[in-house]
Amino acid sequence: MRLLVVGAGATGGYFGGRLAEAGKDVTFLLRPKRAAQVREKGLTILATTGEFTVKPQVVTADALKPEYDAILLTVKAFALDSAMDDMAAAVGAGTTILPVLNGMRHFDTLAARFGAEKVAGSLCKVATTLDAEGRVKQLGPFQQLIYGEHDGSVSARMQALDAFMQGAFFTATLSSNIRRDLWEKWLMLSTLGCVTCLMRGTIGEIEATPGGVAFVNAVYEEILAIARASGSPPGEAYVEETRAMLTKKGSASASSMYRDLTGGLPIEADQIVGDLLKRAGEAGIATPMLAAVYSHLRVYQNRIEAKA
Ligand SMILES: NC(=O)C1=CN([C@@H]2O[C@H](COP(=O)(O)OP(=O)(O)OC[C@H]3O[C@@H](n4cnc5c(N)ncnc54)[C@H](OP(=O)(O)O)[C@@H]3O)[C@@H](O)[C@H]2O)C=CC1
Ligand SMILES: CC(C)(CO)C(=O)C(=O)O
Repeated sequence: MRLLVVGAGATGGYFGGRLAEAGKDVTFLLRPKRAAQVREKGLTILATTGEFTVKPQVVTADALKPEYDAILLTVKAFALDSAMDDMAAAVGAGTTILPVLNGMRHFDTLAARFGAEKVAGSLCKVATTLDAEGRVKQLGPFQQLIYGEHDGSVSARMQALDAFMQGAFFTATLSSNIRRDLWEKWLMLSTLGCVTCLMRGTIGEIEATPGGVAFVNAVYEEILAIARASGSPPGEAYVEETRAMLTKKGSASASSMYRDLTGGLPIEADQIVGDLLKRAGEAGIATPMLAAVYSHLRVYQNRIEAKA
């Protein structure tokens, strides 16, 4: 199996780097500046378990051929359109696309461009960021890639992919209910992103304020209602574990959107929060807290876009 990883940022660099470390046939599709950096210095991962550098295969869009069985797509939502253009030449008749973007809107965008049968369900759980030298810094020990067919079947291509993913230094999970997994992750991630971005603090800092727990719960209940109306509702045990995680005393948890926002970078406000509001509107679910958070995030994002 040959895997193309699109992007060597926080997520692509981490999972692609771990696969390269394990000796898998991985190639990174990179834009020219990042390609030159990785070709010259390699890709360094500052993992919680220690530092390592790999010298992976790198390709740029102009040299791309349809010779990959799978594509791990790891760009931000606002780079999706240009990434689809750049990776199009790599998509052959038997290629499976696995996007790890947060939210779920990208599945429709990818299916419209490449065909629904090419796009599998997938998500990642990791806390990583890029430092000023282009190294991938891991901020917490969890590291998981989950993938599966949208209809829940365990297909031959998913079994082959699963065999390829095993043996690298992260948990690789073939799911027979990826739609539920995606909604569970979106529920957790969006609540985490909403509350930490609005309050400019970690879960522990919010919990320590008067009304902090009630605020988190109010946001969580709105998003939970949307997830429950999705047709792939989150499991009840997951719902309660996540509620406890989101209100845990002293917790340093925050989301990648919070790190981007506090770092002055663009955020995926539309993909992570705006799309939830759209779905709430279609399902007739009232979401006043979520609407306030979205407005707040858009003010920030509009300023970033005006400067660009
Ligand atoms: N970071 C995290 O902890 C987590 C992030 N996520 C989600 O994963 C997704 C990716 O996030 P993350 O990895 O953090 O983002 P990053 O910004 O760190 O990485 C994205 C990378 O994509 C590259 N890129 C953009 N367009 C192209 C292109 N056309 N061809 C090749 N490379 C391209 C950029 O490279 P360059 O600009 O240098 O060319 C950039 O390094 C997001 O949806 C995020 O919400 C999910 C779980 C955890
Ligand atoms: C769920 C979480 C918090 C870690 O994977 C995440 O997806 C993010 O920070 O973007």
